[in-house]
Amino acid sequence: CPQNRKTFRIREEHLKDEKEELRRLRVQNGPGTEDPSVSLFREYLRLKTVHPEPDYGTSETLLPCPVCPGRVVAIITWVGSRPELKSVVLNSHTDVVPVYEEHWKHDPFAAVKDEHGNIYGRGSQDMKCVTIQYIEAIRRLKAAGKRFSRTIHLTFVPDEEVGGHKGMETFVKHPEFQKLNIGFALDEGLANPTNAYTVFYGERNPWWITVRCPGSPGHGSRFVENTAAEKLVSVFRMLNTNECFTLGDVTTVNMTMVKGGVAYNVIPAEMDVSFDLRIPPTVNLQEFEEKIKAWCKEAGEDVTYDFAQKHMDQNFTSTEESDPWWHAFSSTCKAMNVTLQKEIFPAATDSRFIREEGLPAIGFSPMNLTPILLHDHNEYLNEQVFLRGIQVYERLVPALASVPPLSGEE
Ligand code: MET
Ligand SMILES: [Zn+2]
Ligand SMILES: [Zn+2]
Repeated sequence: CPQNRKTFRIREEHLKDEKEELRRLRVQNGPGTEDPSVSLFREYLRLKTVHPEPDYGTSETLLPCPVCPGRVVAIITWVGSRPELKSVVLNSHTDVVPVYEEHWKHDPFAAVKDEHGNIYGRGSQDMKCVTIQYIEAIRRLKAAGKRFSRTIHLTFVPDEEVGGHKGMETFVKHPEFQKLNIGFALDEGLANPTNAYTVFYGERNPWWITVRCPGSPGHGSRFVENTAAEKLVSVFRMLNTNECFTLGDVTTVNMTMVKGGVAYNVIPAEMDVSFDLRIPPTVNLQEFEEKIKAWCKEAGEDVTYDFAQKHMDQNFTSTEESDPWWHAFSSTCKAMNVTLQKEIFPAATDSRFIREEGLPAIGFSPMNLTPILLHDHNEYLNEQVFLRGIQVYERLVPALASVPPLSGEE
């Protein structure tokens, strides 16, 4: 339709701008040898911290805080000149999601850089880029002899991608977390295809549910009533009301796993179906669970459900100009001519555990001019965008670590 053609044209023009901007950055930074920050980023992409068996081995060389057997949260601290003030945390997770290698243009763990400077790798957007950008920004600030009043902690957390149970969820309850004396945290966000950067001040609540549908078994050739499969279909119909609005504003439901069955000709005694639900902060969670309960009951008296993930906290972080942390963040971006788009994160990050502790957290991955490719095939980040992100942190970190003492801090 004409409307679509118009959108498409805008997108084409937009891509042209994007390419020009990247060309401009390349010219500005000049050709020649690779920036050592980029080399470090590529080295990190080659570490296979990929599920289901992430190799976290190397991170133990940092300062480890044992969270769960086989899992560590590494912390690096830059003590401020007024260490009694609340600290700034730069958080990143060290794990990445699996790949379908056959769909990738390049080996997803080789960190191949193409002729445009695009660096391909699992984690190039989510979120190994951010980890290295934090480190490089801090390294440059230290090398320049800078020091700030507030302490800065870099935290490197495992297992975000599998729900954070052996990562941030446990860590926030650990005495070591309390000792960090956190005032404000930065964590991951998403790429933005335009020249703007997106910031996230809240998240949808992730609920991972498995519905168990028992049913009458029997020979596959017969008319059997009350089967597991018909209950499964009934639950699916009621739950799967996928709506098409901006992701942060609506509940999405996706059926992600189905289990059951042993042979073509045996009607199974049980079938399990799993759903990934993402619920916006505006939804009444108690009422929503009542609905799920009712749908299951309607599908069959013996249909039950379990949660593998059930986040209930609906707090978000202030983005009022009167908030000292947000003011430091947003005024720095303004001074750098960086446009910000404020949104609710459509998926989930470790920020939800930090916010649940009553602490402010902003999701931000400085990747503009970049398509959103997290968890996708051929995830990449352009090296110029990556380098620009370091510069953004070189300004943001000093601003946040210099926020004047808040009431109650002196
Ligand atoms: C719900 S646990 C978080 C895992 C991942 N970041 C996701 O949003 O799917
Ligand atoms: Zn992530
Ligand atoms: Zn992810």
